[in-house]
Amino acid sequence: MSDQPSHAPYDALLLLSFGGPEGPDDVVPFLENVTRGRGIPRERLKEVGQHYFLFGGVSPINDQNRALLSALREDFAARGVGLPVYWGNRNWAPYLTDTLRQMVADGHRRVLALTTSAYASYSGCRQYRENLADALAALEAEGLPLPRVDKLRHYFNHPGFVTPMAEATLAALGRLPEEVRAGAHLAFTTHSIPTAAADTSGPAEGHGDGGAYVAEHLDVARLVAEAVRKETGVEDRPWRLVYQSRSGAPHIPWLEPDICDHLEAVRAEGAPAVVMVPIGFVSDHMEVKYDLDTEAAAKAAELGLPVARAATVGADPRFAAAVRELVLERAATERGERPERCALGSLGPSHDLCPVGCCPARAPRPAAAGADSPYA
Ligand SMILES: CC1=C(CCC(=O)O)c2cc3nc(cc4[nH]c(cc5[nH]c(cc1n2)c(C)c5CCC(=O)O)c(CCC(=O)O)c4C)C(CCC(=O)O)=C3C
Ligand SMILES: [Fe+2]
Repeated sequence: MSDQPSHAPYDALLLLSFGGPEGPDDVVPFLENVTRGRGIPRERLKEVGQHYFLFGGVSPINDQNRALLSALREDFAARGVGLPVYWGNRNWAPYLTDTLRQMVADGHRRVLALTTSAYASYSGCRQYRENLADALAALEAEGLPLPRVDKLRHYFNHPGFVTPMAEATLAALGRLPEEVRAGAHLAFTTHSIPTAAADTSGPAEGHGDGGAYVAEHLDVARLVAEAVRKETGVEDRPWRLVYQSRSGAPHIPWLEPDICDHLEAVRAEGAPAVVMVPIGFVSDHMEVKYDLDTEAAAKAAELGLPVARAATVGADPRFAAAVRELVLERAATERGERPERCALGSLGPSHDLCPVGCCPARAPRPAAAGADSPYA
């Protein structure tokens, strides 16, 4: 028997994220990177630039990724998993292509990628796979040896993601005035996307109303609502999945209702308070700090509606441990073993390899780490 490490055949983990500006001079070039070719109205861009300037031109996402990197390295070291962890982004330094080039220079040829998006969708999955294909094409053009890159399965229903989120929801409830806690509604939020993108999210056989994107979020919302019911004993607490951060032109349908409209509606129905639970996000980045903590909080204040916002998983050690489990699970699968595939809820563990037709792009482009990858 060979004594191969449990992470074989992988030799490195890549944390693949969105990226964000680190100072005022970065804001406009960052937004140009994000929106290149995506047809976002100029007015919206100006407005979003203001969100970043309000925070000194610094997105919280980079420090959050640094914290997650540290948590992953600590967890791996404590468990004897000798897999180095790298970090690269889609839209800002450290850029994915530079990171992948460094990984190749360091001798890595079999890379597993963890994205900071837990769910299926074009923006949260295939677009990262397109970024990987672009980076591989750049290395190929430089005559470098190409690593094989795989992507970890979606982790929205892993207990290491759901349990901290449920705990954070209870903590947020605890921050509301005592007299409104029992009656407080839960508003689970995620990024709005065009309904056409939602309907085609996930594998082709699941396409239809809301697709995998909405189904996956509803499963997590149900799990968290159920955990809160068990802990608080409140049987009929109203909850709903709502959306935030819409950015497209008004004539294109995006997922609704928006969190601010939802706050208004439940206020009118007599809700005494709302806990906003950003299940769609992995860290308290700008979409959370501005769109919820600033904009939606101001809306709630105007309505005289007490609100609290639950923390995202961030660098929670349970999330880092979940990533380790998922890495070891995938490694075992790649070695031909049949590891246990942990998942809560009704959907079961997500696929390891995105099939052809999964989360299609409007304009087809090469995407790596899926069944339709032009790379090995
Ligand atoms: C599903 C989804 C996630 C969750 C999954 C994931 O995390 O990947 C996400 C995350 C994020 N989105 C972010 C920022 C932005 N997203 C934009 C635009 C868009 N997002 C979309 C979707 C998503 N976005 C879509 C369909 C667009 C329209 C244009 C397009 O089709 O591409 C724009 C352009 C301006 C605007 O808002 O209009 C910005 C600045 C940041 C960084 C925050 C920070 O700096 O802390 C993060 C983590
Ligand atoms: Fe976004």
